[in-house]
Amino acid sequence: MVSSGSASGSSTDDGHTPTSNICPYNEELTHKTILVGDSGVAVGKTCVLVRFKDGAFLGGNFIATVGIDFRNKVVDVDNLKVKLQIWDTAGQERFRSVTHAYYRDAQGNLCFLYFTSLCSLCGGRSSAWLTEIHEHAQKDVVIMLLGNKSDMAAERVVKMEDGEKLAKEYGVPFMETSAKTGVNVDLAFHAIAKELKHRATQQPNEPKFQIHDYIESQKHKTGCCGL
Ligand SMILES: Nc1nc2c(ncn2[C@@H]2O[C@H](COP(=O)(O)OP(=O)(O)OP(=O)(O)O)[C@@H](O)[C@H]2O)c(=O)[nH]1
Repeated sequence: MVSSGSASGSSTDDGHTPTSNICPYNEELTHKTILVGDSGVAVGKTCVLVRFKDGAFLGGNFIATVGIDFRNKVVDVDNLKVKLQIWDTAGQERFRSVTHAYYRDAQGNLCFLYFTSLCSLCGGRSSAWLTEIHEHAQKDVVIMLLGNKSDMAAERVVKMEDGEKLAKEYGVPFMETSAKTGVNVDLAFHAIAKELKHRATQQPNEPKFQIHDYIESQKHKTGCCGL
């Protein structure tokens, strides 16, 4: 069992964490999280966001995102409300200068890898995105690498281990998701929200929230197989 990252022991009657020796969490805070990844191969950024926000899958005709768009969602973390403002960027190269401007304000970043096409890894596309995040985002941005479309097992050409290896190289967590089935979509955003909430309340002598461990423990709990 992995620690929730909270410095608290027990909860009060109203379910909130006692705040005597920890920084109280300000539920008015909005945490910006940005989704990035290729367009040509359509990694599914918009669909993952819609699945998380509305619990639905946008199948059918693919309409590429133009510029940038955002949606808000409040996530329950340790009985606290954590507000995420999630920016969905256009993957197309021609919008790159617009989307770069948004990297700076983002505290969370979900980078999408496409694993039904070798172009993600062999062409170095995913590495390029991760490098770009490091160049344009805040130094301490929470980054996660996602391999979406895990339901498309028959078309898969990039192995899960390849995604894990790439994530390890960059020191970021990796997860396979599916906007179609919903697998791991909530977990990805919850892990980001939990990390951001923990950072906002963390005391200097308190152990850091271990996002990798949290994800692994939750994946096993839900019996995740990526399909
Ligand atoms: N099978 C399957 N199809 C998906 C999944 N996620 C997205 N798609 C499909 O992939 C296509 C592209 O999805 P989008 O979410 O629009 O892709 P995007 O990354 O936002 O693309 P840009 O806006 O151009 O950057 C659509 O036809 C979706 O229906 C998934 O998890 N499984």
